[in-house]
Amino acid sequence: MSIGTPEPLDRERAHLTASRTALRAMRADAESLDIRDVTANWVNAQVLQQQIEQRIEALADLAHTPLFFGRLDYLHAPGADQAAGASGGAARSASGGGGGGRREGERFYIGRRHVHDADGDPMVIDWRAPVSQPFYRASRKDPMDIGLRRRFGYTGGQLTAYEDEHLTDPAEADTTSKLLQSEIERPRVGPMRDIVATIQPEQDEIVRAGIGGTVCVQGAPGTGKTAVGLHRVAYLLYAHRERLARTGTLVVGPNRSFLHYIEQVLPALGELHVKQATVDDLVAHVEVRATDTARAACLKGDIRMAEVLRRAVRSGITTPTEPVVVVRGSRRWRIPAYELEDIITELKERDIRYGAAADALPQRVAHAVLTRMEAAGEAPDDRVQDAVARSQPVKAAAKAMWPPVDPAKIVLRLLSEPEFLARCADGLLSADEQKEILWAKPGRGVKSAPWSAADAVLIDEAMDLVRRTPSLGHVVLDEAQDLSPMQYRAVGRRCTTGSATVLGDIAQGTTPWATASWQEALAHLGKPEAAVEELTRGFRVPREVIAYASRLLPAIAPDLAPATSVRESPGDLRVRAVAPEELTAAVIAACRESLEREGSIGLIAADARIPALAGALTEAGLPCLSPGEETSEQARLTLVPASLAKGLEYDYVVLDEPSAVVDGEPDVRTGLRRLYVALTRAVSGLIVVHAAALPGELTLSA
Ligand SMILES: Nc1ncnc2c1ncn2[C@@H]1O[C@H](COP(=O)(O)OP(=O)(O)OP(=O)(O)O)[C@@H](O)[C@H]1O
Repeated sequence: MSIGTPEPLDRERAHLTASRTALRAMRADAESLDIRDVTANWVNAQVLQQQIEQRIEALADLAHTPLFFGRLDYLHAPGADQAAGASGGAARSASGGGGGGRREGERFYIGRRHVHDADGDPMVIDWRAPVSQPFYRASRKDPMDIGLRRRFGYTGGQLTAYEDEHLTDPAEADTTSKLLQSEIERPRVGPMRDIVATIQPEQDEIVRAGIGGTVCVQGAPGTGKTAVGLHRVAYLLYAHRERLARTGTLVVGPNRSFLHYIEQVLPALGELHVKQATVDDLVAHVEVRATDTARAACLKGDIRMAEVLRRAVRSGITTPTEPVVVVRGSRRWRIPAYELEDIITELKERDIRYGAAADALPQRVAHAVLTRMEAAGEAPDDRVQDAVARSQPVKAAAKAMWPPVDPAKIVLRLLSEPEFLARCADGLLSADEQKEILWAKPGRGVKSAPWSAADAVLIDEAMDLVRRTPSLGHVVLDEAQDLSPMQYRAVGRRCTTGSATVLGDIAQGTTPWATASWQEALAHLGKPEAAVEELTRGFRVPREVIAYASRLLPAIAPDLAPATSVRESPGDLRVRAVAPEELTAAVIAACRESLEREGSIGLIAADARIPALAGALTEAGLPCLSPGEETSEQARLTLVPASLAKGLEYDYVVLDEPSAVVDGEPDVRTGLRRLYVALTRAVSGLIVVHAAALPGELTLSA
């Protein structure tokens, strides 16, 4: 690595200026497009206009977002397949000009988007293009035909530094990148940022994994799972734009504050239209107004409920005892009960949705009538079959044999009628378990019933049993460890024909039904063949803090190895014991102390402590934000209930009373996992303030 002398830096700045001019020209071109002549109809014109506006929006030159952050000098011109992303004519040659055949070294500037000059020659290559891949993956061991890799450093939008690696030069020593290090160490203010300039090789493997397969990533806190998931979406949208435009992509996160925190990453990467939702959003078919006990929620999320629901949905299917008689003109056609029974049996055995079978049944009966007509010498056509299928006796018989099912009503019945539940759950749920999930008072109607979040998932399952849920092209599921089997199924049915990226950390599972193994989770998701990758290099939590938090691992996830930290600074860890009456004041003092440092501050506390701390902060004249609200230079302190800390990070964390965080959960393991999450939010420093004894697991030395 070498820090550049002014002269090459000037040349690089000139390329930046020229690239920005080219980008402005591209935008001006898009703005001047006149579509009046090419579109005859209004709808097409609207669609096209919208596409142009999106393109104009995407071509904005953002002063503080570097247009390129790297440069690759290839030893030889890349092959045709690799050069795909460098489209628009020959790339610039490192030696100043192109050439025929396998040209000598070509040079590519790597940035967030593709920029070309007036001749169509690339000035900046999209980071997702194949030709950009060595920027992330090339190493001394495998230089990938790269003579020089250059990383650029920016200060406030100005190109101020660069670092070089000559990967094929045996004399050059391996060093860690200062630019990478300073990006990792930078103070955190504002929402989550993209990591496009510094994606690490092990992360890039996941980002660029093929769209065909599902990838599952187990990663310790701060190993970049969320970042990787979001960059993977951006990559897939680039590599499979048309397919995904048709089928759609979705990012699923644990709660609204988390989604707010990450919502600007994809737009910064030029992807403005990716849907983000929580699992609750996906299944919001009824108004949730009740909370289950932990045991009831566990049972409702249990995989056995899938079969209970299947039986419930099919519970109304009846074996006919009467024939169906259809009168056409002067003739009567009679389908005997035993033949109807055969049709029902056959439909029951077929692997089709309940609703699709209900649609098929009248046609089957009509077909039986038609067969009889033909046997009697008539020549009925399809229209006759349709007419018979729609005839009153056939419709009435079909409805009686295979009655329509309203998914919410069937779940309402299950949770309200002990006999119905007993029938559907026979051999699956014990009497005691059935009692646990039954409502104390039967629900009167779908609108007014005391639905819980877990009930909404059951309704979603029932809906899918009736009508197939449309599948998206790709789903990223973050903080996946917290999902119940039934929730995995809800997400899985949204990517049956697509693929998924599943991100999580078993040690951070804080629901009573949290995932015990990824294999199991992937089976519930419907992707048992997915590969499980592990990320262990932590980019957030400093060494001393992660070591302290990792003391909990033997109790919460004994099979997992502690994360390492790539941060240079060991971190600032302080644990302060105070008298109970001094606790709040000591916490406020720790916040003040942290506010003297640069960056964001998170005061994390058990949910029950939040009102008292909010009052104390106001009294102390320290304004604070809620999680997910954007921090800024003026407002840097966020008061975070432990239940919402997941996925977030702050430069300095003040943790109030760890034992209260543990006690806030229904069982000790969940409590310790919640504490582990709270302890691993800090980027630079952590102050733990406690009056009660610390949980024993934390006081054991590592
Ligand atoms: N390659 C990288 N370069 C720079 N920063 C990185 C890199 N990878 C991750 N980071 C940063 O590290 C921090 C943690 O990343 P992220 O939130 O994605 O981790 P996570 O594994 O999802 O953590 P958690 O399990 O706690 O939710 C973020 O600030 C992210 O930007």
